Formats: sequence, structure tokens, C-alpha cells
Amino acid sequence: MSLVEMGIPVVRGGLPAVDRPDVPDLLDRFGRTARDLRVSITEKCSLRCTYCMPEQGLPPIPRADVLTAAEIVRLVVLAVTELGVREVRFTGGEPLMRRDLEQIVGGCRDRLPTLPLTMTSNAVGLRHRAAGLAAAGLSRVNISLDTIDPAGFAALTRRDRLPDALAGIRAARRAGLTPIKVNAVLMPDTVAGASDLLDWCLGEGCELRFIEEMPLDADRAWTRTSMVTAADLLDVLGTRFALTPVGRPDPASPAEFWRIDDGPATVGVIASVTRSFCADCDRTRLTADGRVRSCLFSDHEVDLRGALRSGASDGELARLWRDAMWQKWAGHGIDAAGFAPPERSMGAIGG
Ligand SMILES: Nc1nc2c(ncn2[C@@H]2O[C@H](COP(=O)(O)OP(=O)(O)OP(=O)(O)O)[C@@H](O)[C@H]2O)c(=O)[nH]1
Ligand SMILES: C[S@@+](CC[C@H](N)C(=O)[O-])C[C@H]1O[C@@H](n2cnc3c(N)ncnc32)[C@H](O)[C@@H]1O
Ligand code: SF4
Ligand code: SF4
Repeated sequence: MSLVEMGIPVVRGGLPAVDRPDVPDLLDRFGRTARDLRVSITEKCSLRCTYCMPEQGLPPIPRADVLTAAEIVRLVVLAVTELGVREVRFTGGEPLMRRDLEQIVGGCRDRLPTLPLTMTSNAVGLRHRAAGLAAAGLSRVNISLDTIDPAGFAALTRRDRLPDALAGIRAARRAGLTPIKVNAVLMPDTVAGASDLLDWCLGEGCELRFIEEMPLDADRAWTRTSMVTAADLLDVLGTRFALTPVGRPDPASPAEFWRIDDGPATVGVIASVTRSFCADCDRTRLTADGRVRSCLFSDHEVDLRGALRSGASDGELARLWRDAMWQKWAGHGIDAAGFAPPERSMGAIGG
């Protein structure tokens, strides 16, 4: 098995950053500024969604290579205070797989009292931790839920855990981790149940967003011709709901919205492939092993963990981070000739 198949990253060199303007923010060569930091805190997960993970899970990152809670807090504080980041999201893998998640959230909250601090999670196990996470300072959660059909859920995630996920969503609502956004990746086997999922989310007071599948699955099964598009979804939903387009409220937000029947409820679609939002991208990422990644699809990564553990100052870490973002690509290029997916899959990058 090659390194690529195992999901192990190969760090490649990038362009020199000599022409980068000397400003604090995270700029790139295409005029974008990153304000949204997504921190992957683990590669481990309680589910095995076919569009993301291999059946056996990702190869474990050696424990010593994973950023500690204190290191994550230091880098988050640096990003916000020195680099212009305005929102931080914990992701993975599954963030709930870390027992010290409350410590990570609390550490960030102590230092950054007004920062929007969010998490993207599959909600399995959230039932027991939602109140503690809210108390630690988490602002809200986005939950991945692709179907409310138990058999469909078990087939797609390779785990029979739908009741746990639904209990987690309800616990999050009780704990005030709201508004809760539900993310559903569009897949051929579940799209027929899209209206049932929308009904369920409307009843539970969750904001549903459907997402086009991107070629970031560890199994490399994605094809452009077999993926379910936003247009396919709207055909399915249109048989039960009257949908009126209301556009994209925030240009940096990936979701476009449709009003349902007479409103006020809406449904969102994140058409990452057929209506890419890369031109307005405001994301920067930190992987669980401490590398800055400027784009989901670019394998160029800059190792902050090594620098941090060698005693680098905040100023030196900030410079490395800015240099990394200066290398950011224009976009994912999925429809370009010669496109190749990145070496790490979504769960190993941090979605
Ligand atoms: N193309 C692209 N898609 C992304 C990126 N990050 C996340 N996504 C997709 O967007 C979906 C929603 O992401 P979330 O983690 O819920 O975050 P968000 O939509 O940015 O967050 P909100 O601020 O709550 O709207 C994910 O499930 C991914 O499929 C990215 O950098 N690029
Ligand atoms: C990688 S997961 C990590 C956080 C958490 N485990 C979860 O599922 O919410 C983050 C997001 O990436 C999305 N995702 C994973 N693989 C994807 C793919 N191939 N295309 C589009 N979105 C994907 C998931 O649906 C989820 O919303
Ligand atoms: S999408 Fe999230 S829950 Fe599903 S396998 Fe990937 S990391 Fe796990
Ligand atoms: S694919 Fe890259 S450039 Fe496009 S939105 Fe995602 S991270 Fe940003």
C-alpha cells in the first residue's frame, strides 16, 4: 500500500513568499483574506461515512504527533489576535472522539471571550456532552445527518447509530448550542429520502443544508457523472415543497437558500462542485498533526507543530502561517482537465 492510499500526507514545497505584502492578515495571491479557521483535532471517528472514510478508519496519527489541547489553544489565540481570524470551528474526524474537547473549548473561551466558537460533528455521543460543551463556551454546532431512515443511515455510515445521533441533536438544542445547522451530503442511495429529512429538520427547528459530494472520499469512488447535483435535489424536493430561491445572504457562506412553501423556513444547498464558491473563500485550516492547509484540495501544507515544539515565537509562527496562506490556490479545479484529488481524504484534512 502506498503512502497516498494510507492517507499519509507528503509535504510538498510551494512558491516563495517573497512577494507577500507585509500585513497582519492571512492574504492570498487572489485577493482573498482568510477569517474562518477550521481546526481538525483528530482523525478518529465513530462513523465510517462512505463519502469520507475507508471502512477500516484512517491510519492513526501517532499520538505524539497530534496537537495537545494547550498547543491548539495557543494556535487559535494566535490566529485570532495576530492574523485576523474571526470564527473558529473544531472538526475532524469526529471532535467528540477527544476526551479533552471541553478543555480545548474552555481554553479558547477563557482567552477569547467573544469569539464565535463552533463545532462540526456527527452528534454520536453528544447527548452526554452537549451541556458541558455549552458550559465550556461552545457557541453552536453543525451536525452531519444524511438520512433519517435507520437502514439508510447504517448503510451510509457503516454504523447503526441513528438513535444516538438524533439524541445528540436534541441534547444540543436543549443545551442552547443553536442555531443547529444539519449538513446532508447528497448521495444516490439517500437522495430519495431528502424530503423526509427536510420534514424532520423543520419539526426539530434545525436549518438543513444539502451538500454536493466532493472527490474527497478515502475510497476514491467519487465520479463527476454519478454524483448527485443540487439540480437533482431540487427536482426531488420540488415534488413535496414549493421552493423559492432567496440566494446567498453572505458571499463567503457556501450555502444558497430556497424558501420552503410560504416560509419563513428555508433549505440550503452547498453546491461545492456545480456552483463553486472558491472565489469568495475565507478559510484557513489546521490539521490534527499541526499543519496549516490553505485549501481542501491543495496538498501544500506548512508544519507549525515542528516549529512550535522547537520553541518558535508567536511572531515566527504567524509568519509561517501567512506564508502558507499566500500559496493558496484559486480553487479546487474539479472540472479542470488533469484534476487529481488531494492525497488526504476529507476526514484526514478536517471538513
Ligand atoms: N468547497 C469547500 N467545501 C467545504 C469547505 N469546508 C467545508 N465544506 C463543505 O461545507 C460543508 C459545511 O461545512 P460546515 O463545517 O458545516 O461549516 P460552514 O458551512 O462553513 O459553517 P457555518 O458558518 O455554520 O455556515 C461541509 O460539510 C463540507 O462539505 C471548504 O473549505 N471548501
Ligand atoms: C469530515 S466531517 C468532520 C466532522 C464530523 N465528523 C462530521 O461529520 O460532521 C466535516 C464535514 O465534511 C463533510 N464531508 C465529508 N466528506 C465529504 C465529501 N466527500 N464531500 C462533501 N462533504 C464531505 C461531512 O458531511 C461533514 O459535514
Ligand atoms: S463525515 Fe464526519 S462522521 Fe462521517 S466518517 Fe467523516 S469524519 Fe466521520
Ligand atoms: S475548495 Fe479550496 S478554495 Fe474552494 S472553497 Fe474549499 S478551501 Fe476554499
